[in-house]
Amino acid sequence: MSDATIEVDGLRKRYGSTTALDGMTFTAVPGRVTGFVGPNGAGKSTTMRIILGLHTADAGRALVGGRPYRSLRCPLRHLGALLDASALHPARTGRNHLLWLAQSQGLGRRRVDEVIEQVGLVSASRRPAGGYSLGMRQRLGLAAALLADPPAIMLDEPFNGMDPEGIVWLRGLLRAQAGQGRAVLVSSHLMSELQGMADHLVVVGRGRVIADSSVADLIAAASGDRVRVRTGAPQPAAAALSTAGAQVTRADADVLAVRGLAAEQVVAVLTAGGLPFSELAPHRATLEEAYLDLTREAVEYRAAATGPAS
Ligand SMILES: Nc1ncnc2c1ncn2[C@@H]1O[C@H](COP(=O)(O)OP(=O)(O)OP(=O)(O)O)[C@@H](O)[C@H]1O
Repeated sequence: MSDATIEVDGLRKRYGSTTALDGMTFTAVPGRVTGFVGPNGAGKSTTMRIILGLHTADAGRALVGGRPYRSLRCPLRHLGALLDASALHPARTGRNHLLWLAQSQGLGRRRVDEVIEQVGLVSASRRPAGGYSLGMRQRLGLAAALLADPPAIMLDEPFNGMDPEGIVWLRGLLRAQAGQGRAVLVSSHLMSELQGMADHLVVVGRGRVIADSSVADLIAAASGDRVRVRTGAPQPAAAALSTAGAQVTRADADVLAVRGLAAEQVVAVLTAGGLPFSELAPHRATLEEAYLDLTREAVEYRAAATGPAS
C-alpha cells in the first residue's frame, strides 16, 4: 500500500451510551480528493481524532501509510491535519506558531515562510493569532498541515469561516494537492463546497458509511430516470403521465419531475393528449440532492431520537 493512503477499518467507538462509530470503514487514496460528509453527529470528527491517535477506538484500526499515526516518528511528514483551527496560543504570532511546529519536526525557517505565502497569510503572519478571524485561523491551520510536505492531508471542515473568495482558493489548493499525488481527506456539511472539487465521497450517518462512491456515480444514481418537463398545463399533464405509469412531482409552478418513463414516452403521452410543453430534459441531480437522498434516514433518526424542538 502506498505511503499516502489513509485507511479506516471497522472503527467502533462509544461515549457512554452514545455510539459515535459503528464499524466505520473507508480508504482515502493518493491523487484523489475524498469528501467525508454526513449530518451533525455522524462521526466524522471522531473518526479523524482516532486517525490522529487523539482518541482510542473500542475496536477496529486506523492506519496512515500502513502504520498507526502514533507509531510514526515524524508524523507531520506523513499526514498533515487540521482538526480545530482555534487550537492556537492566542498571544503567539502565526509565524511563531509555525516556527515552533517546524522546529519540532526538524524543519527550517524557509519552509515556514513558504507555507505562509502559500496560504496567503504574509501580511498577518507577524500578528498574534488570537486576533485572527476564523478564516485566517483556518489558513494558519492549513499552513501547519502543509508544513512538512506530507503525502496525505486531512482537514475537518476547513471551509468554515472562509469567505467566497477563500472557498474558491481553498478548493483550487486542495485539487492541486491531489493533482500532485497526495491523498486529501476533507470533511464538510456543505455539498456546494465539494461539488467540482471532490473526486470521491464517503457519506456517513450514525457512525457508519452509507455510500462510498465516485461523485459522478452518486449524481448518476440520484438523477435516476427522471425527466423534467415545462408545461403550461401542469395538472392535466401530470394526470396523463400518472395514468401512463409515471410518478410525477411538481418541481416548480410549470415544471414537472417525471420518474418511471423515458423522455420519448413522456413526449408520446403529452402529444397524444394534446398537452403543450416547451422544455423537456433529463433531470441531472445536484450533489446536494444526492446527499440529501442518502442521508435522509440518518437525519430523521436523529430528529426522532431528540424529539420535536420545544
Ligand atoms: N468527547 C465526546 N464525549 C461524548 N460524546 C461525544 C464526544 N465526541 C463525540 N461525541 C458524540 O459522538 C457522536 C459523533 O460525533 P462527531 O463529532 O464525531 O460527529 P461529526 O460527524 O463530526 O458531527 P459534526 O458534523 O456536528 O461535527 C455524536 O453523537 C457526539 O455527540
